[in-house]
Amino acid sequence: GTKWTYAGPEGQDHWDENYPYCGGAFQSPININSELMRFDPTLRPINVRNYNLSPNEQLTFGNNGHSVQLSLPSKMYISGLPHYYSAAQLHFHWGSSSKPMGSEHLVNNKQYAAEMHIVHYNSDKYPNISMAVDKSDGLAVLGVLIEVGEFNPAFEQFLKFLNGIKYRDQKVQVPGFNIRSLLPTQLNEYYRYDGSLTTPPCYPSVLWTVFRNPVTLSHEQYMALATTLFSSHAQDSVSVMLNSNYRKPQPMDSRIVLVSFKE
Ligand SMILES: NS(=O)(=O)c1c(F)c(F)c(S(=O)(=O)CCO)c(N[C@H]2CCc3ccccc32)c1F
Ligand SMILES: [Zn+2]
Repeated sequence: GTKWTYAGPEGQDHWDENYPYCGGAFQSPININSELMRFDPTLRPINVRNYNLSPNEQLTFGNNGHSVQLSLPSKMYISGLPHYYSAAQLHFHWGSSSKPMGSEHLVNNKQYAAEMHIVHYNSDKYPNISMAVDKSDGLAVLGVLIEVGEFNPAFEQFLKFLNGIKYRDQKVQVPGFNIRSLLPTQLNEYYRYDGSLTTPPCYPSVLWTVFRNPVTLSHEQYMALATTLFSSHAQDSVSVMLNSNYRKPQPMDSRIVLVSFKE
């Protein structure tokens, strides 16, 4: 598709000019605020399966110009949702070195330093993510809020490769590791709502699960993510930094947020 950015003439306020869904309903992210929450006792803990990948497995870690993404094997899946959803990739959204606030979802107007998304597709109904991405029951994304604090050894297993993918379309192979270690301890406490991709084409195809508890990165780990990457190609005459790659909160309309916990 045509190129889009987070700011400037192709920035998020213009996405709907080329991608009509971006101006439509059921958009993500949102500000998850207490007034619009309802406890739902039927929300089961999220079960992640085959997330413990062997180091013999190589994962592609790449800079796609909008984020850094780690490809994931489809044998990884989540259950406990209305369908089985197989993993496709994980990626991040973050702020800048001067503004360590770049999460997409806000909780009671609090924006976190960064956010990780693990993108899955409904493998009960669709053969791959490309067939699922524009279907209303196509995707389930796990959102993990990230704050600056303790050093996180789990994230270091791929953050240490960032210098190899500084520029757009650069990729490296990283050894598999336990992807579960990137998630918070409690997978039973989360927010749930119907939303969309947070990038063009903004298809309203995502069942969102945002975990209540954030994970941490150290200041140095956050700064590596926020200052290493470019959205431009290595050979481009003008270098454009890749940071503040988060979409602003979108209208809730008549949506409410279900929560799996009481207080
Ligand atoms: N925040 S989010 O979870 O909505 C989300 C992104 F923020 C994001 F950047 C990407 S991307 O593929 O890295 C780049 C633009 O699609 C995807 N990629 C998804 C959407 C389309 C697609 C097709 C194949 C594999 C992954 C994806 C995404 F689902
Ligand atoms: Zn995302």
